[in-house]
Amino acid sequence: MLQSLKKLWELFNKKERLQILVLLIAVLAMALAQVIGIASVMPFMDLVMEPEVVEESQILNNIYNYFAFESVTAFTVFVGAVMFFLILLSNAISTFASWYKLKFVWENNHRLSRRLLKKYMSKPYSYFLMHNTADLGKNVLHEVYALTINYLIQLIDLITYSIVALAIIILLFLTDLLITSAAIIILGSSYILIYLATKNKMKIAGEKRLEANMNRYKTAYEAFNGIKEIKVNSRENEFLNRYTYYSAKNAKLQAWNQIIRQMPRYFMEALAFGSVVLLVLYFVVRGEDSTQLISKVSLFAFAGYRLLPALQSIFNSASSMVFNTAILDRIHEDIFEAGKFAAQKWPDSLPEPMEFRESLKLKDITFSYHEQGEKILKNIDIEIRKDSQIGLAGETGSGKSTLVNIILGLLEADQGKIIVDGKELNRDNIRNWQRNIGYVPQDIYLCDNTIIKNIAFGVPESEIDFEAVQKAAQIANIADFIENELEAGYQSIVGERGIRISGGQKQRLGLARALYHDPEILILDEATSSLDEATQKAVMEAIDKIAEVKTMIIIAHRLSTVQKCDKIYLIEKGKIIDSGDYAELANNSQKFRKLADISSNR
Ligand SMILES: Nc1ncnc2c1ncn2[C@@H]1O[C@H](COP(=O)(O)OP(=O)(O)OP(=O)(O)O)[C@@H](O)[C@H]1O
Repeated sequence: MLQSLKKLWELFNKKERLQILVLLIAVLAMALAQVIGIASVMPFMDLVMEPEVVEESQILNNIYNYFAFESVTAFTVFVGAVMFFLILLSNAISTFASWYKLKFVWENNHRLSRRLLKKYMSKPYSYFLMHNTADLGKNVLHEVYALTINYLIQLIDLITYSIVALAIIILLFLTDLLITSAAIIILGSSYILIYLATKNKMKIAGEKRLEANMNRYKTAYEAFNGIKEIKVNSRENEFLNRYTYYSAKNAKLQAWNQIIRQMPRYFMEALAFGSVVLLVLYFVVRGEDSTQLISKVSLFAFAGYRLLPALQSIFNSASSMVFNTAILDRIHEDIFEAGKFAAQKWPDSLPEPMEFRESLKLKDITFSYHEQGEKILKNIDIEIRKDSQIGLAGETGSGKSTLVNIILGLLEADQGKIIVDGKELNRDNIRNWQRNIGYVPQDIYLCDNTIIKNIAFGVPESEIDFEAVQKAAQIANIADFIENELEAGYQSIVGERGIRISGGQKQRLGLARALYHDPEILILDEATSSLDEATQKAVMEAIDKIAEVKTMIIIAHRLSTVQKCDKIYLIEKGKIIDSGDYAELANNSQKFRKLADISSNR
């Protein structure tokens, strides 16, 4: 538990830690006010039942004389009013403490989920190759909320009610040591026993729930993402069944946790009621007079009315925290992860593009996705002159996309260097280098927004340069379609992941997006592989137009795409096995010819 609390503390910044201290003070004041409210009951009851106590009690006598009351009745009304005021004050302080607590908790929920999203976004690209994005989304949106509600609020409740319980217990000790000790032993030990008996199971159930919830999110996400294939293959049932399994498991574990947390309440209430009855009998047997008896029993009944919920809340909170330790561990790990997946800060403003005048050299690049894993790239040496057009060809799985990801600075080579005009790329200048690159991936992601926002992707609306958008669309051979065939032109909505436009249009929108920033280098990852001849021709025309003024790196299966390249590198199993222009390779390389045959037959 202590280790978990340390982890929780580490999740807060200085300001939040200060807020926690303010909250603790408010909670302490609340506890104190509640105890004073309770303590004021006894003299009031004494006065009502036995007015002579004014003379017997030194304190009451002093107050009576100080304010010079004329009758005991007037004094009783005064004490009653004070008691009522104290209870009002206690509730006012409780209201403030609750308000402050909720404000803190919700602000914290907002800040922590933002911090987690920021952390995830600053993880290296390789992190996203290893982690499920539905799971990451779930952590940001759901688990941080669960951590706030089921761990943080519970911790604050635990502290609050421990203080309340402690203060009430001290008050009761002052009143009657023996009975209080007996009550604490009976109630306290019952709660402790239940807690100890369920603790480990609770922790394991919490871990299982986290996993079930992850699979629940993953399945729902996959069901929507793959809806086309699911429908064509009639696999709806499969996904629904999978979802049902995890969702039911999640629900069952949640219910079990809540039941364990709340059930002892009823048992304890019966126990407490029985204890009050026993208490009355005990006083009767001891032969105490009825006035004292009523006053003491009132105090114990009222204190019990406050103490029992406090003990129940302590148990409830402690159990909830144990159940949700797995979430805390996961979020703490993701925020403070070091090593290969440590977060890397991104700059506050756009970095300046790195100068690119002569050449880009890859020297002895070696890479594998996993430590000790198979080498996906082996000793790659490539030189790309500015304004040249380079093709990367090779069978599927040969390592072309991996190589491009290294050039893009998304993956770090295990060995070797990337040198731009004699300057080696490293973590400090990689973003300046990336500013030179326009990249068209295999699968272009289009957001559910307008054409203009998809071309100027990620640019704040007020900063979008419409002329640059139009120019990029023209070069990408998509301007005609946007301006003449779409009703709202550049303001037309594309639809989630671009499902309202064709594959070829999507490719060209991706091309326009890559060109919007007028980059020095354009990298196309199999830009035309999914297109029919006519669309491919339109895209190729666009590419040829761009190739006249830009450095280009093209990955292609269809070798027609790289026909005009100045140099083509033939890659096989992560190694460059040949290079030359199209004619040279067609003459000299059997493998290239084979690849050319295969690709032209597709
Ligand atoms: N995230 C990953 N984790 C582990 N291995 C990977 C990962 N991504 C790719 N690989 C492996 O690396 C090898 C090269 O893949 P890569 O995508 O670079 O090939 P490619 O030549 O671009 O293929 P294609 O033409 O089909 O896109 C393949 O064997 C692939 O299985």
